[in-house]
Amino acid sequence: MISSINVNIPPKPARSYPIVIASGLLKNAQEWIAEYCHSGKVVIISDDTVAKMYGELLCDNLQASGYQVELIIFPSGENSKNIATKTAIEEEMFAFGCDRHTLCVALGGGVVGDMAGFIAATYMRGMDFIQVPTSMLAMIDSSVGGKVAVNSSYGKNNIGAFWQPKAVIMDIDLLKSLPKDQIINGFFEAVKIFLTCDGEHFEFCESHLDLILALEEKSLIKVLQKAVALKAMVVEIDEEERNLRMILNYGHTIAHALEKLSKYVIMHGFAVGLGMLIEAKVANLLGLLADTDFIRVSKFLSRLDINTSILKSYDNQSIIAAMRGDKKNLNQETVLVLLTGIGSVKNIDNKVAFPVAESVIAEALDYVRTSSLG
Ligand SMILES: O=C(O)C(=O)C[C@@H](O)[C@H](O)[C@H](O)COP(=O)(O)O
Repeated sequence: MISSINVNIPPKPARSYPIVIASGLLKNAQEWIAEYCHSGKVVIISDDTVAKMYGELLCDNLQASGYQVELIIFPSGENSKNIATKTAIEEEMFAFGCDRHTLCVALGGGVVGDMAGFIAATYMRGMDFIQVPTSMLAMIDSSVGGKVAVNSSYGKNNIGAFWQPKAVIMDIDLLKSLPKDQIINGFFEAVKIFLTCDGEHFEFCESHLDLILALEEKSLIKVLQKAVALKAMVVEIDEEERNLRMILNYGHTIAHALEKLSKYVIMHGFAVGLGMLIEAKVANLLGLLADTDFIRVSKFLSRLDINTSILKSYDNQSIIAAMRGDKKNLNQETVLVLLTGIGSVKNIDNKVAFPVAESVIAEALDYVRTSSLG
């Protein structure tokens, strides 16, 4: 089964693109590449873990179809996602003779997609690129929407651009080789979008969790398609995160602070899981989220092995200080997306992030730190 969801980026239809979800897409790359590569030249950017598994397969396949292909590999992990790695990859691209007509293919998880996308956004002032996500997290979230970036010593993703891919090619066969923690890591982003936008699908996740995590095809596709379609809808309304798109950052304000403090040891999805719990508690303390809904959120997240004990390593002051660098903040006030129920957030004319007093954030941190969850 092949499904395709379109991301329509106004006002220029030329920037709209399909998200194709199916089995066997990687081994049949020659069937889709021709539509996007007009120069005959392709640069594949990947990391050393993914390249070992799929790099050669994709290269051989494209070369056999007559393309000139270069595979550029960098060390896997969030700690590689920096400007030095970007520069090193660009040097290799110049040496290979890439020009702005070369097609860039991001083959990998979120780090690869963010890195290759940011290179595509700036190399010779912009080249076309395709996302070929290989992780659950990249499929459910990061390959869609055109946020591309590297980290700086000041925080996560804070040097970047909005640069939409020409297509997102999701080969669901690739998920089968992933360990369970990687599946859960990506699944947190589906939980995020359902918690904020779609209570019915959150309920589906509650009742089908085991099947989803076991990658049972029908449940997996339902979650993947819906998560991606909701994200596409948000991006179509607010591509550059001026208002509504901040909804996609629910749980991320605290997550990014914890990732930075842990030097990126904590996995992104797990940090988002913990961030969602703490940010739900903030909404609960502010009287926006009923106790019953907060308990439902916390019970569900506890089934996903989130680890609250990491909070014991950092005091409130350090976490709150790290949150002050968040990209959403306005006039040095920390803003958060606030749940008002399962599937809804505080929303005033598409404004979805609101200043929260640091004392309330501290209280929520204390509550989760001392809770028995995790
Ligand atoms: O696409 C978005 O918008 C998101 O916020 C999705 C997030 O889940 C994703 O992790 C994103 O990469 C975070 O970007 P950032 O700009 O908040 O660092």
